[in-house]
Amino acid sequence: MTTPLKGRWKLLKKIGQGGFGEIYAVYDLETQQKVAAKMEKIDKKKRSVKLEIAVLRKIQKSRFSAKFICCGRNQVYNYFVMELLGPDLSTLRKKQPQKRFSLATTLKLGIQSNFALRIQNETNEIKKGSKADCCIIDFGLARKYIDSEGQILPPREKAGFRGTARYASLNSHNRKELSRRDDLWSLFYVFIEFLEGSLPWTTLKEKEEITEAKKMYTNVDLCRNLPKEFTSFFRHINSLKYQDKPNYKYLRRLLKDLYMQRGFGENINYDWEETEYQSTSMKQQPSRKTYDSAIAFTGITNDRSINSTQKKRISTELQKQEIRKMSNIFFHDQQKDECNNQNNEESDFSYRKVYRKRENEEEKSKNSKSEVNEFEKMMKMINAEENTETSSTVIIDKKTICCTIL
Ligand SMILES: Nc1ncnc2c1ncn2[C@@H]1O[C@H](COP(=O)(O)OP(=O)(O)OP(=O)(O)O)[C@@H](O)[C@H]1O
Repeated sequence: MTTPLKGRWKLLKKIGQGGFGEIYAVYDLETQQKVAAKMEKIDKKKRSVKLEIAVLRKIQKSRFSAKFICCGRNQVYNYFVMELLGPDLSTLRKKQPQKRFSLATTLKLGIQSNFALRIQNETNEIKKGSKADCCIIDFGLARKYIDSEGQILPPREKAGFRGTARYASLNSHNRKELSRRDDLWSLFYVFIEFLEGSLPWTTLKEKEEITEAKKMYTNVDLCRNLPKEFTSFFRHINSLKYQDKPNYKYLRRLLKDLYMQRGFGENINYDWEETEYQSTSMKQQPSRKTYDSAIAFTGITNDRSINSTQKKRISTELQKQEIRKMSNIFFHDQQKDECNNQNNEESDFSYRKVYRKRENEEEKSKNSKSEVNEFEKMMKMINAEENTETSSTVIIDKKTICCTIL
């Protein structure tokens, strides 16, 4: 791959890899500027580059699309050259403390609703105060949903799975035809991930498991730590049928109003542009981890293999960490670590699966009464000792808990 594409675009280094293609930073020998090229092997069974080119060309007028430069084919690749954008939001989020964005950043991005940054400076690096548009990339799975007369195309009986398992809507998991509502489901999941640092199914690998997890989480579960506007967002998209046009105005208004209500103003920086604001705003947002951990904590109380001295030690630790301030308790369990090692990703929810399973087993064994008593006893003990607030009674597999306070 040393020969420049069309004798003009020299491949520098690989900057992205997706299921469909490889993205390279490319040097334009003519303009002496850096651009990007998406390369898809010709022998690839599933092709998407041609479709992407068609979509990208169609939306060139939008300020939020990467500028299309040219397309071509050589012996190995179908490719297209486009504007080089900055880092994608997922990369930026992972660099943030606790791998989450503040509400201000999430809303600011949500109001734009796009996915990779255009950094307007010469070096294409993020610097404080740099102005960034957020552009949509990757149209490999785009599909026409209206005919030439503007009528919604009838849904196919059975469609294939489309998307990235983590963000795909349940309709996609259920092999239903996708429509406008499904993009909003993905956007909704992205919001949760931005704000919480992970989704309940982040560490699950199998599509089927992810499907089950998505079915299991109600809006209350997903939005419990978030402003009520996200529940309204959820309710609206949940009400949409295949052919419905989402009320984009209403959804945007929800985000905008919340943004204004919180006094964020027009000139507030994104999290990656400034650290000061973000660190204070983070403190005010209880994380998903805190909720899950509180649940995990109650699991310990049912665990007869943890003796009262150990339980006392745990509660003293908790006190030390002053986590009561947020009535949240952090736990780190071994299972979670294992998942982290595999994935190097957040795994706040990995153990949910474990205790859900355990919960079912426990239900079956109809042993819950004595466990509740056990739990209550434990809670009384801890409350008496340190006045700790607790919240829930979900059961967790005892083997997965180690009592490291984060
Ligand atoms: N124009 C660009 N400038 C800079 N980076 C880019 C650009 N386009 C894509 N990337 C990077 O490359 C990654 C992969 O690109 P893209 O999502 O288009 O590939 P894909 O093969 O279609 O992936 P997927 O399997 O997610 O559909 C992106 O997440 C992004 O980080």
